[in-house]
Amino acid sequence: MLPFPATAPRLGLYPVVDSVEWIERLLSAGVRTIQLRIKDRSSIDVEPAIVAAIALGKKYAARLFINDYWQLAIEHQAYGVHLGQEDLEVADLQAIQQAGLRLGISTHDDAELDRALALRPSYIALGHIFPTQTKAMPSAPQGISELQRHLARLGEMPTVAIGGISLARAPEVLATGVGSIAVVSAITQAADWRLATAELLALAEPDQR
Ligand SMILES: Cc1ncc(COP(=O)(O)OP(=O)(O)O)c(N)n1
Ligand SMILES: Cc1nc(C(=O)O)sc1CCOP(=O)(O)O
Ligand SMILES: [Mg+2]
Repeated sequence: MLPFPATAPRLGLYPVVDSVEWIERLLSAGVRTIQLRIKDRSSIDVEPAIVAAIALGKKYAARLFINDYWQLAIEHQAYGVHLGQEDLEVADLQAIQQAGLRLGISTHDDAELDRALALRPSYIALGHIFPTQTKAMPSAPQGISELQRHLARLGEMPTVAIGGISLARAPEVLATGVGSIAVVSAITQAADWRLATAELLALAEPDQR
């Protein structure tokens, strides 16, 4: 399989959010890697949000990944798509690649990592690092040492850590050398989302500030 198009070697802070309102807020706050993750809605329902999010991504020259809805991402020329292991069973990977979209893939153990690497994606996500309230997970948290072990075999592949990453835990995750931290609740449930975003950006993208 040919490789998917490259993304940035280090994706930095990567908020994962469920609305166009959050996309706009965070892009205007300086975020440059972001995901629209709307779950369990029909394609017809979700299409306007996907179109608006992609337009905002282009306006801010951001790396906007669409979770799950890969056909709409192709149709509206998103920067990229994020797929999990179950999504890989049904997605047309060749169509995503031929349309020039970047591909990120979730992994949770060695077997999933083997499968993801064989597909030569644009980045690989490693989760969940810590317990999370945001999504019911069938496996146990991997923790920092498993994250380190996985990173050791990933070489130049861009990497993303996800799951339970709070502002307090971000430094130990970033100390592993992972290229990006993906967060939901650390921003969307923060008492002050602007402050949380600014602090996470400063930790994850110190050279940009
Ligand atoms: C950056 C990032 N990593 C992992 C996921 C999880 O994707 P998936 O396993 O497909 O689960 P859903 O998000 O679709 O519930 C992600 N979305 N983003
Ligand atoms: C959507 C998602 N995927 C995960 C994975 O491990 O694949 S963990 C997760 C939720 C992350 O939310 P929070 O930052 O609030 O813990
Ligand atoms: Mg998915």
